[in-house]
Amino acid sequence: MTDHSVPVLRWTDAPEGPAVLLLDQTRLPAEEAELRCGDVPSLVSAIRSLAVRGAPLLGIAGAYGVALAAARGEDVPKAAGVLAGARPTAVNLGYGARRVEGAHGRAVAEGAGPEAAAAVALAEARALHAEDAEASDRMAEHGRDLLLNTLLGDRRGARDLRLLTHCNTGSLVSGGGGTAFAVARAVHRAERLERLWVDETRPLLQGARLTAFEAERDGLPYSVLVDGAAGSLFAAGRVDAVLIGADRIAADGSTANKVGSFPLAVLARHHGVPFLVVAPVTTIDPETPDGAAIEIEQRSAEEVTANAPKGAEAYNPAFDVTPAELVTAIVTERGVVSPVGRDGIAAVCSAPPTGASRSRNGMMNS
Ligand SMILES: CSC[C@H]1O[C@H](OP(=O)(O)O)[C@H](O)[C@@H]1O
Repeated sequence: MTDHSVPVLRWTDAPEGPAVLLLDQTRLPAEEAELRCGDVPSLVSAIRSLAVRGAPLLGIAGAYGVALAAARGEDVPKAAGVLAGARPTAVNLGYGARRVEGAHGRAVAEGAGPEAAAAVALAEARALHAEDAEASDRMAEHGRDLLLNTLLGDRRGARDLRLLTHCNTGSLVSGGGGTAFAVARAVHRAERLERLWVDETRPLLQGARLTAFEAERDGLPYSVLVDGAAGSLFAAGRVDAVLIGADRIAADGSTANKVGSFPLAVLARHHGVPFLVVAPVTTIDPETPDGAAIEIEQRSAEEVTANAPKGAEAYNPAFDVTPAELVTAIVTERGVVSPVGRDGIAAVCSAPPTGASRSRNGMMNS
């Protein structure tokens, strides 16, 4: 896993008071700068500016944000609501905030005083952080084995794999090694990665800036490409599988992820290439029935029009939705969902936390 000189996210009780400390991802790869968020408003600002980003890490940030409000003796339910609403698409953010709010509320209901309840909140945030790190390792194993033993096993002994990824899904989005990028890293460590194609991922360049940063530091063979170049790689037969993360997976398996993911799914289906979504179960939202129900964050025109005439208008959705029928498999820490549909999603949500066995719905340990 990428060892950052500055931790991706950590809690401090430093003399000047409790705070969430973040590796500021808007300044990577040029600078590894630490951002101190000593209150909820500053953490919300960091979330909205993508100084901290990526669904699983947003869940962890939301969790610590509620713990911060508790430590400061503030209104915890109000803080949880503000944090959960900071960005609408990644379900993890609200999950993390509400989970810690619930732990804090139960402690108070049981008679805990403010300090004791704040300690419970912090412990719950730390537990979520640790669970996500463990989930990263399991997803990496399941995804690697799915690629090498199942999907592309007939290529055993043949050439190594050419994997394409979009946006950034490594340790910068996680309490551990990440999601989709962690699978690519595991394939590399199995000495089976020929090339990681890295979509630059406009407009904020999470691929060119952040995935390239992680691939460089982890020693993966990678090439950055403009998003529009992916089609020609598929047409030339130079992509063996697509690996992407997720921000919200609906009950029917529809998946919201960084804008540009849906076109990749169409390209993959047209060219008969496996399209894998890699995400922890905390990214699945059974309360969202289908892709149409997923709120897509619309971001500022300025992110797109930096090189356009002053005043140019823009269409800047941060995410798009890939329908379940275009997803080959969803790789979670509890196992692999395939075929992707309501039954498989329900099965993985009810599966034991690790070591899930094959289910009647096709879920399998890859
Ligand atoms: C595995 S979560 C990473 C996920 O988050 C990214 O969005 P953003 O950079 O706007 O937080 C993108 O959707 C990635 O796939």
